[in-house]
Amino acid sequence: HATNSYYVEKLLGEGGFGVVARCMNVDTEEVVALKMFREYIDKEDAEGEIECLCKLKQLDADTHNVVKFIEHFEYKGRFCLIFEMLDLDLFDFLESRNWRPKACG
Ligand SMILES: Nc1ncnc2c1ncn2[C@@H]1O[C@H](COP(=O)(O)OP(=O)(O)OP(=O)(O)O)[C@@H](O)[C@H]1O
Repeated sequence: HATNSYYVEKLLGEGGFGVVARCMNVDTEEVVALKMFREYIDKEDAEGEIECLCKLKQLDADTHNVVKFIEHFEYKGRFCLIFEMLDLDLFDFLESRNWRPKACG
């Protein structure tokens, strides 16, 4: 059940499960990423994904380097997920470093 209203600003990209758009929380003006599942995605698959995200949400996103999952709701029968807005994907990050390896840990 949605507790917040979002204003859709721009389409960011598409993945296997759905489309992702940059949105603004109308009340707080926080900019977030909304992922809307495609119409044909099985309800069980969507619910499985949401269950995993709810488990991951119990970890601290910053120390575990996972994207912050904010909330989920259904809109016109389609599942929607709200995430923090990220500015770079892994491809762009690696490209910006000219594909140089990076020490981790
Ligand atoms: N949190 C985010 N912040 C900014 N952009 C995002 C965010 N999540 C996704 N995107 C953009 O939307 C595109 C599609 O994201 P999505 O998560 O659906 O991709 P995917 O991992 O390929 O898909 P799937 O997990 O459904 O197979 C990404 O390549 C990226 O450009």
